[in-house]
Amino acid sequence: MNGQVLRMRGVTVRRGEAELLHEVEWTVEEDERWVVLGPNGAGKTSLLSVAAAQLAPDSGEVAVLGEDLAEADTTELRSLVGFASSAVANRIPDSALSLDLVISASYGYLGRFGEEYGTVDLGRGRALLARWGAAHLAERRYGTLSEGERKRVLIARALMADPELLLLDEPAAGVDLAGREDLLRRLSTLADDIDAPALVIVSHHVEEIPPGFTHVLMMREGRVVAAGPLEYELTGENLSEAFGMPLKVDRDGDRWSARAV
Ligand SMILES: Nc1ncnc2c1ncn2[C@@H]1O[C@H](COP(=O)(O)OP(=O)(O)OP(=O)(O)O)[C@@H](O)[C@H]1O
Repeated sequence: MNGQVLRMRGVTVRRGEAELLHEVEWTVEEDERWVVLGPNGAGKTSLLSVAAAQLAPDSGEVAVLGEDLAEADTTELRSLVGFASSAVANRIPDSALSLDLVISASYGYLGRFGEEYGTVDLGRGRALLARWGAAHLAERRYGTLSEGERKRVLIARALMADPELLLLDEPAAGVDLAGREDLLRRLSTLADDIDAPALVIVSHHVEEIPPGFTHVLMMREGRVVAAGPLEYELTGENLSEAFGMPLKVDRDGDRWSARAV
């Protein structure tokens, strides 16, 4: 696999007249932690869906964990990629218990359908919920959880099958300020763990980049505006191009912020 967990070459996705992705070039190495930034409708979720082997491109080449998407057994490949997104969240029944939602990721299900879980699964599921600050939610039904609580359960679920690539679509969206800072600290701890999978998170805000993240990909209208190490590519110029307005980027230690100029 050459240390590459993801490779996209000339990836284009069309829906009718619209191009959701246009000629995307992107490579993710196993030790990299990426943030994908861009405005609403830029194609970030579409990009993540391709990376998760959930969406096949109309043209171009995609290799996920060294497997060519056009030839791979996508069911098997999907089980090796942790994926938390609103597309997953929208399919979850309100009645599903949080712990079952986490553990059932190992079986490729969204919740428990009468399976007996062993002590290893139960222990891992509870440990993951605890790691994401959601131990107290284990017996709660998904439909009763707040937005921030749901995010934590979904991240724990995405990690259950010990993925080699973890994709999180807007993990901090809808989370309050204290919750966001707590979530960033946990993501930062994961980023620093050499045994952690390659990480990709999608965000609208540079303030949500966890310390320890290494790379940024910026998108606008389905195209890649910039991609590479944060310290070189997260510039006011690139961000302004991605969001279509003059923006200034500031760095304070290991955190970033941006505002209009
Ligand atoms: N099936 C479809 N048919 C036509 N257009 C679509 C379809 N699915 C998505 N789009 C469009 O593709 C564009 C990219 O959508 P995508 O969800 O990937 O963007 P995004 O960057 O994740 O946006 P957001 O930040 O708002 O979540 C949007 O303009 C969207 O309206």
